Amino acid sequence: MTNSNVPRILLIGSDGQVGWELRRSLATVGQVIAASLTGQEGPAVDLSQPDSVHQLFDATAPDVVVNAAAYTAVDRAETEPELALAINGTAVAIMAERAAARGIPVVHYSTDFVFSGDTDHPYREDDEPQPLNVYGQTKLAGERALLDSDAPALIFRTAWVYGVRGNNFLLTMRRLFREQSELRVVNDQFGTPTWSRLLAEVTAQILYRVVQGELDMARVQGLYHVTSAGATSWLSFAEAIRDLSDADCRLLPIASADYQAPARRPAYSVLDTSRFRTTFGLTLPDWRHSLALCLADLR
Ligand SMILES: NC(=O)C1=CN([C@@H]2O[C@H](COP(=O)(O)OP(=O)(O)OC[C@H]3O[C@@H](n4cnc5c(N)ncnc54)[C@H](OP(=O)(O)O)[C@@H]3O)[C@@H](O)[C@H]2O)C=CC1
Ligand SMILES: Cc1cn([C@H]2C[C@H](O)[C@@H](COP(=O)(O)OP(=O)(O)O[C@H]3O[C@@H](C)C(=O)[C@@H](O)[C@H]3O)O2)c(=O)[nH]c1=O
Repeated sequence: MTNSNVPRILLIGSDGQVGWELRRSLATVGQVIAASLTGQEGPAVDLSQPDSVHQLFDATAPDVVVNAAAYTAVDRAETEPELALAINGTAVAIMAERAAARGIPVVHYSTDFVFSGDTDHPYREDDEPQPLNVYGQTKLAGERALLDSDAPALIFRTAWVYGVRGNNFLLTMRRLFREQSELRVVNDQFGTPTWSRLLAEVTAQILYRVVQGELDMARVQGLYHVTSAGATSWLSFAEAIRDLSDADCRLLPIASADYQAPARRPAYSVLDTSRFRTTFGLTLPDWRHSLALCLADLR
């Protein structure tokens, strides 16, 4: 740690929907160095370039790393697998190597899309991943790079993230409700919508305890499922967004096969969060509760 004992937190991907929330939440934990592709609020980094990742670590000498950057365009990844792997896999392996060399904690996020969805009960951390698409495969590579390294890492697998900015289902639906009187939405994929602010806040609470020495990384490091509570389909999520937004749009159920997206998606990717809740003693609210708070924030 630095002389002032204020930890230097390297936040990678500070312009993304989770990263943007983390910028504020992590300010209570230490000095946030906000690195992004554009370099608008701090250092610039291009995770597709290994040299750029090394230079970022050389230039910032962090005490803690939080990686909220990723290649998240699920459909586009099918035609850009090398780029997706460079960002979601190779760059994370470099972060793992650099964090291991400094012995500093890393927080990283992964996805429910590492699972095939061929089940009817919430996935646990030790269930076998079997991604159906390139995005899921590359995110799994990133998880494994960290878990196979000596870096003290917390990997938070989350799902269906939405928030007040960025590319997400909630903002897409609100735009489409204004533009169209009728929408078709898949009703055969089940998961748990999770507010980006909830993720940022639980991350900050946990890191605060780590830097204060209340939580021992050697004891808690590993993989955790972190989503809101409950489960829904994209159609029911869209209905909840519509009803809480006082929008007027007819929503029609369709099968995934009729949506014709380039990437396959899991039919059921609800995550069992009990390991997270018992380890950290944190409660995760029902998805509808968080949705109402997020929509209130948007108003
Ligand atoms: N969104 C979701 O539904 C879910 C996300 N996750 C995971 O949560 C984490 C945060 O996701 P989320 O905030 O939603 O993602 P976003 O897509 O909102 O943000 C990702 C950020 O990464 C940046 N980025 C992309 N490519 C590069 C690059 N080559 N170099 C540097 N930065 C880059 C993007 O920059 P730019 O915008 O300028 O391209 C963007 O700011 C990720 O690990 C993601 O896999 C897990 C489950 C669900
Ligand atoms: C816009 C739209 C989408 N859909 C469907 C397509 C898809 O199956 C589902 C969600 O679409 P999206 O493209 O918003 O989301 P998608 O890319 O599937 O979201 C995923 O993103 C990655 C990053 C993750 O890690 C996952 O947890 C998950 O959140 O809704 C409709 O049925 N009708 C529509 O009008």
